[in-house]
Amino acid sequence: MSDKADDKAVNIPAQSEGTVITKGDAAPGETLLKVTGLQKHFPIKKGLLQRQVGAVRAVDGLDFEVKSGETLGVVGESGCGKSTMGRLITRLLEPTAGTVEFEGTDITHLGVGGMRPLRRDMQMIFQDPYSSLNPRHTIGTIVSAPFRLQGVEPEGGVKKEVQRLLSVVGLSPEHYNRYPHEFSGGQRQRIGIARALALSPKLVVADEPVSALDVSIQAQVVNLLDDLQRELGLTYVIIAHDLSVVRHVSDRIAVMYLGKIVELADREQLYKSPMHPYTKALLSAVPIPDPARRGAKSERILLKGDVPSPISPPAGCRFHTRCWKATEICRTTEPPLAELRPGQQVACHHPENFADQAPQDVVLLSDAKEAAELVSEEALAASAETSAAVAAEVESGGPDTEASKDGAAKTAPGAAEDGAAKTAPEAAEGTAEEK
Ligand SMILES: Nc1ncnc2c1ncn2[C@@H]1O[C@H](COP(=O)(O)OP(=O)(O)OP(=O)(O)O)[C@@H](O)[C@H]1O
Repeated sequence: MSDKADDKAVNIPAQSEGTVITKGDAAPGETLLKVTGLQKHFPIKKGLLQRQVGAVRAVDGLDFEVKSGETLGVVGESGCGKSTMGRLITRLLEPTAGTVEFEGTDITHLGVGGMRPLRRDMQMIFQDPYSSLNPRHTIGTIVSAPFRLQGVEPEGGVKKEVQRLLSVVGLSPEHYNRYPHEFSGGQRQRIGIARALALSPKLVVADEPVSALDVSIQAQVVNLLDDLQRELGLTYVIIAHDLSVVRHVSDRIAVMYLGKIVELADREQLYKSPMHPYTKALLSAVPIPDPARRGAKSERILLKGDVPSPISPPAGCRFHTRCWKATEICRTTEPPLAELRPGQQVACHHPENFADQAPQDVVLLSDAKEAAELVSEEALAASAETSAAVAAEVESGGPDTEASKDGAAKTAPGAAEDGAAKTAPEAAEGTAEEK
């Protein structure tokens, strides 16, 4: 890896009126981001008068902190609100309720002008490297966009800095004048990462950064993120539905279900001793990367039924309709997210690997008996193979990434036609959708 971010001097123009100065840099281990009671309800409107008839409760009361220098992994099934959470904390969306504090400053309701200086400090990497890069712009234009938008003139000039960033992410500086369609998915994601790093952000929110990539490339990109964090002292929130990827890069993991965090724990504790039945079910589907242990008997839990609609989530514990441990109290009373063990918060009346929080309530709901089934190793073996390959590569530091540096770009037919693609900085500069 080449130069470190600290090595570069960036001339930042004087702050304009109306900008917000944060209270200061968070030292490693100090709270960088604090989220309290965060909600996002998307209104559902109907009729000529567009009257609101309901709401999609995409994010429904989140409380968590991200410490400087750590990686928080956020996992959960599709539709549980992970992306919405990512967009709320980077203020691409306006929250319905709750607060977001960045370095001790309340940024919950800052407008575009107020957020502009903070855009340097928080960046997003998007899931789909095919649609998040404008096909009509050269790589140089794409990666230099943050400098233009922020009016920042790096020492030595923009072009030199962009070329440096390209080499930091394992691409050739000669790629400067090429177009996105000349690159493979993994290389495009590297371009997206270079753009996100341009202004030396403190917080990077990566929304499923590898799920659109070929399995063989996923480990390279995950390892790149990991290396960059160590070299540049970045703080990450990494969103994924695949626990096998998050496992290797996260310090702590938040498990989301239907707009809420059901468990938030240090990585080791979560994997060794999950407390929420939903976490246990998610983990049971994660393949074991070590071939020697792959044959070992383990409990595989297959959840039945779909995730309920976030328009009318179940009362009580939201997971009770799919939980094999659900009793009456789960149907009626929402369990609070409580720190039952140091470093492990869980919202459950009947946690796994811990004392029952409602021992008087022993009668299972009738649906609970049908909620999940144990499945054989063989049944999951096929899907396990692919994820295991990624996990193993991530664990071992990944294959030689030089191949991706040689500029032997694959073409992705059709990508160039995607004229509607919006670049991330453009998106980041856009107004929150309700403002
Ligand atoms: N702009 C919007 N308007 C209305 N509903 C929305 C909007 N954006 C997201 N939703 C809904 O909010 C819920 C959460 O969506 P979100 O994309 O945050 O989930 P997710 O966990 O990231 O899922 P995925 O992994 O599929 O992206 C979903 O039911 C989704 O349909």
